Amino acid sequence: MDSTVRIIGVPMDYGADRRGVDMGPSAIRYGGLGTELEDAGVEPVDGGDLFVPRAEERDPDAGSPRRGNAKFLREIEDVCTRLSDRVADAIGNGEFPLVLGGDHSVSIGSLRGSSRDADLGVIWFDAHADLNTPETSPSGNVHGMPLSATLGRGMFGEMEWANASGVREDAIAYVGLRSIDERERKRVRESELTAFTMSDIDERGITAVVEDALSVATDGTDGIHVSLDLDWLDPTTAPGVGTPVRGGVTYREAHSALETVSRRHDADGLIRSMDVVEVNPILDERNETATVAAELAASAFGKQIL
Ligand SMILES: NC(=[NH2+])NCCC[C@H](N)C(=O)O
Ligand SMILES: [Mn+2]
Ligand SMILES: [Mn+2]
Repeated sequence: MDSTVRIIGVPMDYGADRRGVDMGPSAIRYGGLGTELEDAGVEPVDGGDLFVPRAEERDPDAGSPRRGNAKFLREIEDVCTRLSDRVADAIGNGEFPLVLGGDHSVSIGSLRGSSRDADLGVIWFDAHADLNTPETSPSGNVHGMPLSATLGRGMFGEMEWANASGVREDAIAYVGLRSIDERERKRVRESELTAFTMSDIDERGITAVVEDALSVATDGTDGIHVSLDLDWLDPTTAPGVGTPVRGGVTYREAHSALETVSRRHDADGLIRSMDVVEVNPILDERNETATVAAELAASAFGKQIL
């Protein structure tokens, strides 16, 4: 793949309960992202990190009045609005934005930016559905809500900054779900989202599942966004995440999945943007999770064994 990948770090932890995920971008870079991407044959350009005020530096009176059960929405709005501009600019310059989280609420900005001038399909590699709203969330953590924000569900219907009109519900495919809240389950079932759970992967194998997910996300769209939440992997392989759930994909399945995406990209040029989120180096063991994150990004952009 002959192209420029623009790295955009977003050291944000407002959407998660666990401090430390704001150090994800540094940990992933330290885990070898630049050389991994060079090995994949792409040219990485590191645009540095977006400015994210530290939680301690915030003016406690400056935050929005709490909307439903959603914490730090004003702060997340500020960061995601700037992120969506950066993502749209990179695409406008013919680059592939690779967003390093940060917690999964950064995807609100990635998706809005990437779909600004395009119909966008989405592949969501995650243990979680991330389809809560401020009304349904059991935790109040916005990292459990990015897809509802994108689709303008519930209270997000009045928050234009969060919505991405170029993302249709039926162009989103989950891969690897295994932890869904009660009210989310109903929403997933009633929606037009396609959900491949871990059971589907057990039964059919990772390659067949990812191929089906790609068909969903490419049908009638101009390209896809790949969102990789590191808790998608089994915690034995990726322990450095805030919301680990056992029974996730193995190291090999994960690579195989992203290699499958990359093969389709080589054939049809389908990837527009990607984010790699939820790496928390405080909870990690010897930076393993960040290293896997860097390797998987390289697989998505074409790194092969031979
Ligand atoms: N991106 C994530 N790690 N999301 C975890 C969400 C956990 C739970 N469903 C919640 O809404 O609080
Ligand atoms: Mn998750
Ligand atoms: Mn997630």
